[in-house]
Amino acid sequence: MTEQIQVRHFQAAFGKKIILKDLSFSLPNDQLTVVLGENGAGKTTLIRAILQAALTKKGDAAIQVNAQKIAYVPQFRDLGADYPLSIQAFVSLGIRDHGLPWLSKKEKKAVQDALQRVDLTELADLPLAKASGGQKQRAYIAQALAKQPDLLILDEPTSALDSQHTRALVQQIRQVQQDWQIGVLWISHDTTWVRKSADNFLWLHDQTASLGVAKDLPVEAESKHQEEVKHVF
Ligand SMILES: Nc1ncnc2c1ncn2[C@@H]1O[C@H](COP(=O)(O)OP(=O)(O)OP(=O)(O)O)[C@@H](O)[C@H]1O
Repeated sequence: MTEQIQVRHFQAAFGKKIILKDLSFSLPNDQLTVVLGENGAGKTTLIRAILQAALTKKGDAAIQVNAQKIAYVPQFRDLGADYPLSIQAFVSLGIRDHGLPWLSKKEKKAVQDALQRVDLTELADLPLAKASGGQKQRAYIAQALAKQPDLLILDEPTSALDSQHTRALVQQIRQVQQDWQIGVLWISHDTTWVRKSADNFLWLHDQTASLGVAKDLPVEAESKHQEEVKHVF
């Protein structure tokens, strides 16, 4: 186990508004860490800074990322009813980065493996535009998995899913993470599965971050979302 992400005295502000102050933590390269925090706590701001540091190599000097291949799945977006590609072709786009219009045998296998890992093999030929919200979300994740990353960053991948599909996705991602021994950073508002299925939590609150073992997630860090829903109804 080595450190994959190191953050030392990181600070983020928009104008005079300080979002995160003097953040320091490190994350290993083979564990699943859930990033928690209320709306506006700075989760996306932190992930963006980590991605910038990793991809441009000129990001914030306070952040070091030690990963060869990073895959990032942003919050759910609908590509629209006119999107022309099948799920399989869309997933293939994730790795067609060598400029050639075809895939090698190895790349084809990576695409099939990615589809199978999120249970989309039978829907491979379905136009992405015709897929349900949950199927689209899994296609986005399959596209990221096809890259076979050593760091996978997911921004609220379960926001469009009911609890049964959330549980299934958690299991699928956990399986990939353990099979490949990769680092996963998972932003989530749903904390119901964290104690059982994650390694660590990174809880952003009061401009700072608390890192801990997932099974010891403090009650205060649990999502208030379900309570809010109860109040509404
Ligand atoms: N470009 C920007 N300019 C000014 N303020 C910003 C900008 N981006 C984010 N903020 C502010 O920074 C704070 C943190 O935003 P961020 O999106 O990182 O929070 P979050 O924890 O991801 O929230 P959510 O759970 O709602 O997605 C918020 O108060 C937000 O309004």
